[in-house]
Amino acid sequence: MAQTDIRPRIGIVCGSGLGGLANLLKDQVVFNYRDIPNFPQSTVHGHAGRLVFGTLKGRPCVCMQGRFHLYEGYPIQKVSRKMPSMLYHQRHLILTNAAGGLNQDFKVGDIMIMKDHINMPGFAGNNPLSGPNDERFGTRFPCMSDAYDRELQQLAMEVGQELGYGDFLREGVYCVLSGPSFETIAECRMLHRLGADAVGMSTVHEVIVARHCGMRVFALSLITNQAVMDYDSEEKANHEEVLQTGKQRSEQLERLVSTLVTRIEHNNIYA
Ligand SMILES: O=P(O)(O)O[C@H]1O[C@H](CO)[C@@H](O)[C@H]1O
Ligand code: HPA
Repeated sequence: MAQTDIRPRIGIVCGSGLGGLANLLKDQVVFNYRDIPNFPQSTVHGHAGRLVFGTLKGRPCVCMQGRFHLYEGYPIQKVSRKMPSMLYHQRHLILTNAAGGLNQDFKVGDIMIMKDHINMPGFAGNNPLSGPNDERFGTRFPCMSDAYDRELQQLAMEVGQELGYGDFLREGVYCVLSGPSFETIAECRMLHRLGADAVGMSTVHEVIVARHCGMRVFALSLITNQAVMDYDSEEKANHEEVLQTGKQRSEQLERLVSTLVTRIEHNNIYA
């Protein structure tokens, strides 16, 4: 922070293949993760590993162009708790991810506003807040029933309608698994029955940490592939398809996020 004058009020985390969002920032000050002491490294294709400060339509922002996943071998606390030190002063956190569609009404290329999550690794004791609680950041037992800010969801829906995205803008529940293997057919069927609309390997641990320190959170999933739910299907989930869909929808997703950022300030959603 000593190396930039930019004091962002909005943090953005880019999902697989969605790092183009960071390139929208003007007057950039860029730090490679490898140059930040004790910082994890991005090891996944589609995650550049850069922390980008700048302004988005005049609003000061900081963007993680590359996130960390549990399957990269980092302890969950390291994956997510590096964020508070960087993002603590931001009021808002906007997250994007690539996800497999479980909801049969969803199509590849749909953008899903996350209204809730299912934290599967958390059921097995893998919660980023495990361990001693740092009271400077937040309470020992944070509430999660309000994890995804309803005002921001509503605003994003309005922005999406205005941009003409009505046909591919959805809302739903994201389920996180630890990966890196994609899901079996039986697992996809089970997750769908449990109420998940999309499945991925990220975001939720970041949301939990962000809520712990009182940020207002908004998250989007790009449905990059259909989860395979049928034993007759020839489809096979793969990261290339994920990145390819990201490329195809990146412009629209970037426009949605950048317009949302402008509106957050315009509507004075800073309480
Ligand atoms: O969640 P993001 O980082 O967007 O990436 C998603 O895409 C990768 C699988 O293709 C996994 O890392 C999954 O979590
Ligand atoms: N499963 C898990 N994670 C994913 C998927 C998927 O189908 N697509 C993108 N990330």
